Amino acid sequence: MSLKNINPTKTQAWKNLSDHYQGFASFSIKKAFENDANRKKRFTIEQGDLTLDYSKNRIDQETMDLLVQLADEVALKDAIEKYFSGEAINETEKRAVLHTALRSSSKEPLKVGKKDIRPEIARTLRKIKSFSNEVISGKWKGYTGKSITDIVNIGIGGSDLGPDMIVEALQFYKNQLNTHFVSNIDGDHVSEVIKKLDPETTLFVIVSKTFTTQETLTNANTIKNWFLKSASQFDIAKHFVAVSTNLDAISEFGIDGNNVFPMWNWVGGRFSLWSAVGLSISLSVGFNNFRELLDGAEEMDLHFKNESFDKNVPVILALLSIWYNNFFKAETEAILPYTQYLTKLAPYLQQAIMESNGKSVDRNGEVVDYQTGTIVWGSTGTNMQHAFMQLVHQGTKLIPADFIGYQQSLHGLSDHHKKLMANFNAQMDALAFGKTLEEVHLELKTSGNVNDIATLMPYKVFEGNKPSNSIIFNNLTPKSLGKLVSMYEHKIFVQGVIWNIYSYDQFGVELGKELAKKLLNNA
Ligand SMILES: O=P(O)(O)OC[C@H]1O[C@H](O)[C@H](O)[C@@H](O)[C@@H]1O
Repeated sequence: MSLKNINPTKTQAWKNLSDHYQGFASFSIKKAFENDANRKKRFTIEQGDLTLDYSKNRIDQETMDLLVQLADEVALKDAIEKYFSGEAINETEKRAVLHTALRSSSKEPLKVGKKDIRPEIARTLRKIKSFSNEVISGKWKGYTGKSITDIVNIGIGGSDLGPDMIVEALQFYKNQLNTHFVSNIDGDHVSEVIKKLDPETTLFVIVSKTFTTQETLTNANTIKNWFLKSASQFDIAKHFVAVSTNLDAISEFGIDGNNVFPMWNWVGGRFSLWSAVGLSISLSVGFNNFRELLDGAEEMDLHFKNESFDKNVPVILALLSIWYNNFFKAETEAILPYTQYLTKLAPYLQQAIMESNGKSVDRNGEVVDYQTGTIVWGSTGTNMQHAFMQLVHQGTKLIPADFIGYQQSLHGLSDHHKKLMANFNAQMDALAFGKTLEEVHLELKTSGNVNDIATLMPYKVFEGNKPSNSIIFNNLTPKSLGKLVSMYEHKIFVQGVIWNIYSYDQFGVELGKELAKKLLNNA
């Protein structure tokens, strides 16, 4: 059974939203707060250690009711059911989409075709655990009998961005191993990494769902040749492991059968960090932390699956994004974590979001006549305040933003954290409430700057009315990180359902690859 094929713009809710939008030209977030003492509470969802405050958006209760009606009319509930139960909702590739199964603690059989996939997931997790323990404890020895000191993840796209982002984000929980990532076909990338390595103490994890990706195979071969300068073919078994669905290609590469971690076609590359693709995460922070990451993701899965839409964090985020993208014609969204640990969140989400929903043909094979996938970008606070926030505050574009923050800092530097969170809140207030001409006038007058008042006034006005979501967790743990990532995964799903597109293929990346191959062959 496939997803329902409903053009969102033909629904009653869409028509109502279009009418409703007409009245929104004069909507003011500031006035909405003045007129409703309950607004913050009304538009806040608490989900365990997560608080989503979406009150600083250009919405009222009717907006949210109509958006939820839209979700109902496109049969979102039915779609969620199909997503979690393993139906082949990735129809263009005839595959199920079951990254949620990778973190599920359910014992109920879950079938893909005739096969229950739970046992192989559990088996692979056990293998990740025992392998990680051996390497971290130093029991796993390299070809000269030394323990491993460095891990190199060789992969690209989904086989790189997720693990890289998580390892960076969980630095606080990291063990003694140094973790490196090689992805780019640019030989300078691999050369710079190799430079720091000792072949006797380095473990290479080759990650490629297909094991056909040019970048990954080229980098893996370069590294193998470098390794073989000091070691023998026989030693490869102690230094190379692989994660893939393509077992034949792995053995052709010369990797020992025991060093193979399986992956499955029912997991999309950009949603695969929860599988053995996350081996470098488990090696870097230990299996228990990896398990916590999965547990956090599962907590969000269950919330998403079971909560009514009006209190459902991923659903609300997806609907707000549709409101701006399709009605206000906002082109982009900013992802702004207030923690240095999430420096790589934006690039990771760029693949997850833009590769998934950057589609222009609907589930009926027709070219859509409405906007789909948003462009996402971002950086960490407070650095970005000194970089691009000028444009967000005073530029001509409407850029809804997700502010991600934590109640506590991991290192407990409370002075820093107080300042960090003051900025977090100040930015959202400035965006929403701005500064009027009268306020600027008064400010310039009281500062005694009387001569410049007339010339400076227009430049110092902040229009305000700029939307943002505040997403706050208690602190950055593997569990809360799992929850955050899973939240965005489900936002992607909801938007794909509403836009009536297939979110889980990526044919758009193929043409460039083919042309590059042709150019190489003709060179
Ligand atoms: O894991 P691999 O098969 O090597 O694929 C790596 C990446 O390359 C492809 O071109 C896709 O765009 C990505 O979705 C994928 O994650």
